[in-house]
Amino acid sequence: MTSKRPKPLFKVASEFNVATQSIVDTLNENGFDAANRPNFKITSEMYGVLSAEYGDDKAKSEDHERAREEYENRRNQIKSQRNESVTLDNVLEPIEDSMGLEPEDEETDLEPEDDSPEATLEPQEEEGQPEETTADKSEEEKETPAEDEAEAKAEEEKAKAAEKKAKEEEQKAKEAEEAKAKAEAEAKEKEAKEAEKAKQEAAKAEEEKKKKAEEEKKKAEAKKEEKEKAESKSKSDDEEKAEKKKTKKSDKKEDEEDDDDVIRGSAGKLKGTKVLGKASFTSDIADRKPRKKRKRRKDRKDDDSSKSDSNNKTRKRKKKKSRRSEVDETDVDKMMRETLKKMKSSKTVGSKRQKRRRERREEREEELQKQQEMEELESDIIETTEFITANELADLLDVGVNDIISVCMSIGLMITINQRLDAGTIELVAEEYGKEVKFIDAEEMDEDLTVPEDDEEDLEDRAPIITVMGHVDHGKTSLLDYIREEKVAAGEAGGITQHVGAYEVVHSNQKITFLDTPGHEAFTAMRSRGAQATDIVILVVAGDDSVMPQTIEAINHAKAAGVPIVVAINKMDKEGVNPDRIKSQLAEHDVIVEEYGGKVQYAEVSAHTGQGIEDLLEKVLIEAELMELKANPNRRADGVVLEARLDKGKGIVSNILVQGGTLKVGDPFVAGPCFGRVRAMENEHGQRVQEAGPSTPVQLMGFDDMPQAGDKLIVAEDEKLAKDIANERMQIRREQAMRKTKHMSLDDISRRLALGEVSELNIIIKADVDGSIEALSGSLQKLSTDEVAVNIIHTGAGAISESDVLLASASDAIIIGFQVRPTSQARKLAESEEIDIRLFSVIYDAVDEVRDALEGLLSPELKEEMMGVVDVRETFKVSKVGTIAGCYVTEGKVERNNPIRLVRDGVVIYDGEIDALKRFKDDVREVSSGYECGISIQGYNDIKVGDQIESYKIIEEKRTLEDSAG
Ligand SMILES: Nc1nc2c(ncn2[C@@H]2O[C@H](COP(=O)(O)OP(=O)(O)OP(=O)(O)O)[C@@H](O)[C@H]2O)c(=O)[nH]1
Repeated sequence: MTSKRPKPLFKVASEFNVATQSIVDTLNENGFDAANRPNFKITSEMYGVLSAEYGDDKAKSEDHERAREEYENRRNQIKSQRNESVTLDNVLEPIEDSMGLEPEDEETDLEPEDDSPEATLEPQEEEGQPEETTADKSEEEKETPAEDEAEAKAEEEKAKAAEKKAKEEEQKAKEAEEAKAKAEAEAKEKEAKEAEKAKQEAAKAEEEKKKKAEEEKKKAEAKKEEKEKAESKSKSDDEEKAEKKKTKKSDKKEDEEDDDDVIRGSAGKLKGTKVLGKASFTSDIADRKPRKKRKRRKDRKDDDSSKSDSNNKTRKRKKKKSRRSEVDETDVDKMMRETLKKMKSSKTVGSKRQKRRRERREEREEELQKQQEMEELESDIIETTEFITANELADLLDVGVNDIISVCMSIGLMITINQRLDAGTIELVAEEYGKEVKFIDAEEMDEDLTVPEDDEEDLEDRAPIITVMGHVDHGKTSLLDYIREEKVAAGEAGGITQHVGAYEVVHSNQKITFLDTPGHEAFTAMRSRGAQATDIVILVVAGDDSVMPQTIEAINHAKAAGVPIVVAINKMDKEGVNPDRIKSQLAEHDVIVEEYGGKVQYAEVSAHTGQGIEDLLEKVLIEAELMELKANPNRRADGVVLEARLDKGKGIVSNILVQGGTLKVGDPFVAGPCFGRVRAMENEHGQRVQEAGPSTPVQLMGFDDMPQAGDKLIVAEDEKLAKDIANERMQIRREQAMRKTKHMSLDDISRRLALGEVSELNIIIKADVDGSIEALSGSLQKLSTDEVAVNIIHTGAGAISESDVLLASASDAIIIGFQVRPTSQARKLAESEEIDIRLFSVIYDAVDEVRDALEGLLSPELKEEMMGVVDVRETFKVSKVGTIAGCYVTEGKVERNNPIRLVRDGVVIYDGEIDALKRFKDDVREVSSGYECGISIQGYNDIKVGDQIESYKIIEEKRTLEDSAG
């Protein structure tokens, strides 16, 4: 079959079943100028040369291809039989009733497909599965009575006939052919009757079909093989007759359609109908199948080239991935049904009811399939908290806990059923099952207790919440006191001032809420618990002093929280104040006031005289206005615990700042792991209130347990729910506290990476002198790469203080101390907050340690290492096992558990895993060079003599920062 049009190289290579390079070499040797490009055009002359060279190979390849296609046809036919058993029954039953004459139409439609593969099935394949053939006989006998008694008889007799004599079979074929012709003619006359019977039988058959679907498939396959056996025998006995038969059959087929007056057949003849189909296949295959061939080509990759192995493989795959194969099968079945439907509608009228029923079934299946697809999509992501047990993870992944344990073992982790897994492990295991993990906070898991989303139109303006920060003695308390006295106490004469942790002032008819605990301790304590309780920070700097360490800390705290700053230069009543110097010092720390071209507002004030305080409040309000602070007062309330204490008379009393919604007496609530019901509320003047709206501080009674400052309070729908959620949280907190390091530590970074939490390392540097700080921060900053950033969020000379720890806690930073030590309070706080403090005396040590940690941040690089090379010297085909390659290890060693590549003519043609590695008859773990071994490859059988098998290993290499930077 010399082609006239040029063909691309890759096609010709696959036609001749040789490597493209071999083709190119052959062409070049024969005087052509060929290039090894997939689309290089092979002209007809070239093709001629190649045919001469590789003709034999091609013939083999074609045989092989044909055999494969036959197998596919057969398989599809079996599927269609299984799915269309209703139709078949409808057809076959009437045959029994009326001596096999009615259902001719349908038989004619089905048989070519049904039987065609049998006719050409090669002996090779039969040899592949001899055991099944015998086993199937009995199975078939069981099946037939349920399906169709007539067919059972026919099958029995046919089997006997096949065993007795092949020629007899041939004779039957002829007779059956005639019978079929008659049947077709008869079928046209009796269609209505047939349809009625078919309908009755269909119901029965459908039920049976479901039960036996799986069995049928096997049986049908075996049946075919049996037929093939018989057929091949008959062929070998009398090939000429077979040829004649084919010609006859095709002639007859044409006649059948025109000729209604056909001779009636007998039951005996009917049995031969099956054989008739075989005959039709060979004559028709070339003309009738090309379109189907192409259609199925896409499945080719999945199928083994060896037919007998395909059977094994398909079954194997079904067991393993039943879900996926179900979907594939549905597709195939659907296509088959459509084809059959078309065939029928073009040739016969068919039963309308059958059609409708089929349509309905198809619709149902389609719906089911869509549903399955949706489920699959949704189930690709699992949501969980960290530290779930192996058992819980197994439930989430819908697999057995033993599978989880063995996956962990494969990555070198020995775990137990109830062991809690960290984020990295959960992610790894989930990945094995093709799932993504979304880690969520334990408190987020309480779906019943989320703060409701507010609609834009429900939002109303709320008062800004202000914190005053600054260096010691710069006048924070004085300023707060002044404002409080002027704006609160004075305004509410007679009220008993109550400490509620915050108070409201009114300026220009607008409310402002001040948190009355000055300093960043309170500020960061809130923030470290996730409660962003401040909208604006007032940074107090004494005008007669300068920017001091705590001023800088305050700036860093505010920046880390993303809270805008309003600067108040205090003590302006004093002499010798120099606000300009302070402004320029602040500018050095990125706090650039408007006057200097920045955005930060500032006011010159005196807490003693009250000078500039109005101006300061005005500017705070402007800032607040810019922020458009809004809240919805008409929903379940949420807020934050400012502080809590035990009062002798009142029990647990907690100061709460309501942030959204309106808190009412009687509301059940949850705050962190505590819960309760609002028994009573008091405002800052000690007055009982029934409700508190957004930005309102209140003193609340009704807690079951002591909450912590910074715990978020949310009103629940009922007390029971609040109690359940609080208990659950308490448990999770306890469990997590046992294992989880709360904050960033150098050793913990890789785990956090798995959680998707970090791509940068925040560092606070404390050193003995400024020179050391500069040297250290310069060296550490240089470690930043595109993948990992080093952020020096705060530096300072002197001991590591509590506020350093709080800043580290709020910013998830580590603290590096150079020639300094933490104060005892800072050490305690660091212990309770789990802040990583690293102390060094040599700068290089510090740099090395941080570099190591950062390298932990980088994902390990996967490298491939060649382990051994094996030559394939012989191949053996073993039934049920597939192809076993008789090999010789030429280099290194081959290990059973390492992946392999099959290389043919220098081209990798398969990448997979070893199924079995044997020395003589024993399974072995590895074979070294110079030894022979037997290798079978998982899911691949097309191993040829002369192939090479490469054994390799994937190794994870810890990446260095240089790799990442380069
Ligand atoms: N002349 C003058 N003195 C002030 C002013 N504000 C505060 N002071 C004085 O500065 C000193 C410290 O004031 P505080 O308000 O205690 O300062 P602080 O920032 O709260 O101090 P800590 O609470 O220790 O952080 C007190 O003696 C105040 O009287 C002011 O505007 N003018």
